[in-house]
Amino acid sequence: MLLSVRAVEKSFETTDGPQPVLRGVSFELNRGQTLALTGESGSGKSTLLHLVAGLDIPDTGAIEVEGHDIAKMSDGARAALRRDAVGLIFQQFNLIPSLSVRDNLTFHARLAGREPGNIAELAERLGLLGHLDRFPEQLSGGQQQRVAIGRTLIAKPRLVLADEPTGNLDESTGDAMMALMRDMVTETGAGLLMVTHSIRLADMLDERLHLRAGRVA
Ligand SMILES: Nc1ncnc2c1ncn2[C@@H]1O[C@H](COP(=O)(O)OP(=O)(O)OP(=O)(O)O)[C@@H](O)[C@H]1O
Repeated sequence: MLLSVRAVEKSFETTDGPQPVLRGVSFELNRGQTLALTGESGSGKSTLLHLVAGLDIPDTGAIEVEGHDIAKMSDGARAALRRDAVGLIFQQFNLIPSLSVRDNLTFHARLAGREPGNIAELAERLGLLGHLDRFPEQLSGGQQQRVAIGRTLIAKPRLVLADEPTGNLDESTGDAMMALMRDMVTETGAGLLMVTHSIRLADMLDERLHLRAGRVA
């Protein structure tokens, strides 16, 4: 089992007291499987993704990545797992401004201990072949998003966590990036958990998990 989420609950403190955001969420994700996380705004999708990424811990319940309960790991071990096994594509692209597109890609591969491989081929699939020597600030939002996707895929993570990864792209470019992510998952046997508001994109993935007010609907 790649990812196991069991009976996860999470509340946030507010001025009106604790506000429950996740109220007992359970699901599993296998290698090579793609899962769309859907639900209306505020239903807890990003919160759940952050917990799975180990950026925060649940109040109760357990999240296991490759059999490791991430709440029970030391900070160092959790960071190592994130670096080696997990790829994040979040809405803030977090590209390194002082590095070119090429160097952003290769840096991320090396950070995960992987060889970058054929950068030109990846850039072509990302539609960024002519942009490898540019810096992030010289790219459009959609181009930066594609670098962020490429940077994650080049590190060959075993679990890809993506929050609206095609939100800044037009429909056809978004579909091409979805196909790229799905191919990569198929080729490497990784798993993909992707938050999306788009039913059309959700339908491109194997399974769907719909959240309603913090519960699986
Ligand atoms: N750090 C926090 N402190 C307090 N409340 C929070 C925090 N993070 C999220 N929330 C609240 O938790 C609820 C769920 O937020 P979350 O971002 O998980 O929803 P979402 O389903 O991803 O929404 P969207 O589709 O709009 O991105 C919201 O009511 C939000 O205000």
